[in-house]
Amino acid sequence: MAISTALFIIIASITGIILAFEPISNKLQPYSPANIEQITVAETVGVLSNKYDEIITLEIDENNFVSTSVVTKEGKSETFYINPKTGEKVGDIIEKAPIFEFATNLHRSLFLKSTGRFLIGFVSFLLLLIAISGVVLIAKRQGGFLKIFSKIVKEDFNQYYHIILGRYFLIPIIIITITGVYLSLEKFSLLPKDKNIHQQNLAFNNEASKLKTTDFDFFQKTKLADVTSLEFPFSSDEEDYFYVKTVDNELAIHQFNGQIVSNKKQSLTSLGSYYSLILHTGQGSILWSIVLLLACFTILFFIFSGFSLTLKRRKNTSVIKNKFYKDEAEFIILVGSETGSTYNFATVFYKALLTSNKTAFISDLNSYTTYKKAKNIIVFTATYGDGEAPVNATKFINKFNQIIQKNTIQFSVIGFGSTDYQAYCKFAILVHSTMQLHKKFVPVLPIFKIDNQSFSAFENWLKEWNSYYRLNLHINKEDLDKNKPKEQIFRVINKTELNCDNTFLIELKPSKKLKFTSGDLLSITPKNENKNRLYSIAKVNGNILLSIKKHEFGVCSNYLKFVNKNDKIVASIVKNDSFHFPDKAKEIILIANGTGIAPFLGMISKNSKKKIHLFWGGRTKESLKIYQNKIEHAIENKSLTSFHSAFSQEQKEKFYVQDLLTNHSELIAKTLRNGDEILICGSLAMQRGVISALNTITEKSLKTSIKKYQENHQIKTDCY
Ligand SMILES: Cc1cc2nc3c(=O)[nH]c(=O)nc-3n(C[C@H](O)[C@H](O)[C@H](O)COP(=O)(O)O)c2cc1C
Repeated sequence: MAISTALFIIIASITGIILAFEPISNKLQPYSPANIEQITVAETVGVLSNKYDEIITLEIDENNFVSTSVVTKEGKSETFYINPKTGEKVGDIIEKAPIFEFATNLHRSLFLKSTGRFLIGFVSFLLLLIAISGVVLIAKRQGGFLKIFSKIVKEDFNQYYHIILGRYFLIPIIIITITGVYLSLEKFSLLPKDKNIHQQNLAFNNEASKLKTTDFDFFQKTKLADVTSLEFPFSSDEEDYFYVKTVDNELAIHQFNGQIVSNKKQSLTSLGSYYSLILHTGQGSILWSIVLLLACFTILFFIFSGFSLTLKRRKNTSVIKNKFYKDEAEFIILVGSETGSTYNFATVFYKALLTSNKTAFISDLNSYTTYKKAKNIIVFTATYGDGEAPVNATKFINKFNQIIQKNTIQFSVIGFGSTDYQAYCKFAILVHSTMQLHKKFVPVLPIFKIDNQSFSAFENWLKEWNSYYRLNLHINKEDLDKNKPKEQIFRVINKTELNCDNTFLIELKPSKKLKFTSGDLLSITPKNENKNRLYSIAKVNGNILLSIKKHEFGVCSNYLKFVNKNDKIVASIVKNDSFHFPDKAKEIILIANGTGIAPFLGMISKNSKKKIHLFWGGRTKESLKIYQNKIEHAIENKSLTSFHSAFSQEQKEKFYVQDLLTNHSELIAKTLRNGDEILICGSLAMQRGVISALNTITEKSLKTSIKKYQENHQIKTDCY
């Protein structure tokens, strides 16, 4: 439906663009030499009667061009534009250019006569519905109709301009579509019939004396601008009248005494037709024609951006296609996942439910909504940052507290996290306690935490869950592995010596073409181990650059320390869309400590247009040594605008990267105020310090908490 409607709308818009030039080119013709606001009908009738043998009609079109049909003194019938002041011919009637003829036909009926007219009319109606639903969506997104014009966060080009243009072109598009529908209804004679008839003028006096046409009271008082046409009497029979048409009236004028004999009000239907035609075609107004032209371009952009947004959303969220609608399912699975592994667990669980003939529905936590038939909700969620929600779960708690469910719902929460973090499964705990506090939600199992994606822990949870529900869902480890990111082979092409603080750089070349970018993660599972370790990737010249800190008992870092040049290692790329280099921002602040600098080295290396400021914290000046070359090179070729470092152990007092920020509060405030972005990568302790320093700056300089910018996705973190 969307695609076929789009095709028709594309045709209508492109032909609309062409047709918008018709009234413009007409209006630019020099056929309006006098001001018809100041000329009376009597004046023009006077000059015409002197010049021509017989006058049949006088017409004034939307361009204010006056034309007449006459019989000349030589006895020829002619129709042409005149100068209404002198009666002189100023040009021939404009003929429709073939391109406009063609475009009009295509626009109106696709060359398919009635069928085409019907299709176009129907599509116009659909477009009207789309426009209206679009406004409702903007209002919903902005938090109410009154906020439609409040600031929009620019996350995505298509989305941003879809909304911006939507605001400005909504009214023209609604006008175009309503008038389009009206004109179609008219063609199919579906509008109410014109029942108005001529009403006798009670003041008409048949005895009044004969006057010259130019002395008629009505003609002397009426300006040409107020008339659309004047028909002259057919014969000298007294019963034949002058017929004067204005936009909303038709008058019969006695041909001898000039009195109004009768008049007929135009019906609402014909007034509607008149204004629909003018508004739909732009006739008579260059300005409105330009608005229509831009509206047609906007519609084309809406189609393009709408489709690409849909495709993008599908790619991002529907890891799996649901078999049932949200309102049909008894079991609802809600997922909070950033790099996808939690989604894997949830997906195999979802499939197992379907296999047991249960109706189930799976979606991310941010899409939480009403579920008409739901009896059970199972939340699978990871924890990120410093005990925070993963990207697709940030809105859940708010939504949960606002949305009212019809049924009482049983729920269980399974948290995915890592005991390497202080805030182990903290977000899952928050979700569980929030749900528990709700009257309509009943916990069926205590919260269950899973460390480092342990499959055996998951099996234990499933056992408990099965026994509560008296079900026998079964899940194989192989099912889970099927969905894991594919393992690839990488060759070590470079490795630096161990730096003073046990850090080193390693460069890997993928064995085949791979899609990845700086900020994605490389998941490495050393041989004979089952616990993986994630490293932030810098993409430099198509290769992967990692910055590694060797921990005394770190399995993975020691494994990497001992690989040699040309060795092969097996690893997989994990997409990390929420930590990519911003497309839109013009100025970007990067903040890192220690090995957290890695993804930034990649981002800087491919930058040519944006201003980038890098803040980095390490222990000593020596710590910087392995990155120094790259940073100097970047400053030289201007891919990096400024570099600021803090060394914690070079002086008596500890000095960290967050302490550097205070000296640059103006730059930071400006960046956030302009809608630009800050990216933070490194240790969680550093993240805490940096966020608190940023908060001090925003509260002081921007009078708001840092939260606002975090919610706007202007601050992105990847800390561990
Ligand atoms: C940058 C980063 C920060 C993390 N922070 C936490 C945390 O604060 N608490 C926790 O329990 N787990 C934390 N984890 C571990 C993840 O929650 C865990 O690996 C989870 O299984 C990932 O699931 P996902 O692939 O679905 O996103 C963190 C992982 C990363 C990469």
